[in-house]
Amino acid sequence: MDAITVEGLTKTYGSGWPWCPPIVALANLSLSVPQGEIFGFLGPNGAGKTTTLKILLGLMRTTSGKATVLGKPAGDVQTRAKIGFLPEAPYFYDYLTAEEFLGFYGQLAGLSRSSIHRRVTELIELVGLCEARTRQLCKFSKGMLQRVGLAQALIHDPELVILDEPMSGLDPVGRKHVRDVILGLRERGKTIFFSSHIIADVEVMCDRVGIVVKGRMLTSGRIDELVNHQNTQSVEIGFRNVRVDDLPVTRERATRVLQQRGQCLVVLPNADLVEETLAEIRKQGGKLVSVTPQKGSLEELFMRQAVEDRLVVCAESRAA
Ligand SMILES: Nc1ncnc2c1ncn2[C@@H]1O[C@H](COP(=O)(O)OP(=O)(O)OP(=O)(O)O)[C@@H](O)[C@H]1O
Repeated sequence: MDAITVEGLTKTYGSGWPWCPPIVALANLSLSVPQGEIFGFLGPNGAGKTTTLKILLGLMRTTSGKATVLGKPAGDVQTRAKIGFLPEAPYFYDYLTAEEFLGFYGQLAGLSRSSIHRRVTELIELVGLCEARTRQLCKFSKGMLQRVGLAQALIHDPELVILDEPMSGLDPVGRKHVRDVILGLRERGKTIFFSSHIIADVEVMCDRVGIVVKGRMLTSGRIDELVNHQNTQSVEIGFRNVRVDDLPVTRERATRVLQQRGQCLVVLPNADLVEETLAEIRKQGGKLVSVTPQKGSLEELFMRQAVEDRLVVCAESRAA
């Protein structure tokens, strides 16, 4: 069963000026998140990630389209109790200590006194704040606040955890810690939906990813499938005794060229181009050193999608 389904979601905001058109934050966006998986919602600034999260939480209405969370329409009150949420910029009560802050959220979630005590202790340990549990939040660093925010989202042991930029403000050690917490949640059968523009975090943690740009979902699916699909084509060829400037066809086709210490490396976007390229290298007296299929990355996919999207937008605006 899917924990989240979104179908044809569109959201427009008023521009604030009668003579300006509305701002389209989401345009016919669809996605699904299977239960028990980690889904990374990846996109640049202003792509529509926070807007989507707010709609899923019932904090905002859609202009059109449908969103279902844990089998109920987004915003359903009983379902809301099964969701934990870390906002992008959470509000912290400066003069509460970490344990008072978490206890307060435990009360809001309707937990009993004994469960609050147990959960606060467990979570403070989980996010690595044992030494600071009785310190006021105004004395916390940004990274420590981010961790206490994550603990707050988990206080009622939710089925679904929605996190808006959970790694923001964390140093590499803090990021690894939060990553481990998220992976631990999946091991316990929880579903995690998080937004980010940090590709490396998404790549190491997520089962699935959705890439959103300007409110449109450019691609979504299992990371290994998306990355492998694009990788089948890319090949790196190494050679010496000839410069790439003397190989006009190869130079034109290469997506990357590197010349160093008498050796030249070119990356071809498509394995079908290898034979012709090898022929051109040999014809010019070049000596082949290596032919290596490229292992691509989510970053390459993301950049490719973003570039393709920009080309489509340019073509559309030229046609208009
Ligand atoms: N309250 C609002 N009123 C008008 N426009 C808004 C409002 N909130 C968001 N927008 C616009 O909607 C678009 C999507 O914004 P959103 O905050 O969802 O993006 P995001 O992907 O979360 O960005 P970021 O990574 O920078 O947080 C942007 O163009 C933004 O300017």
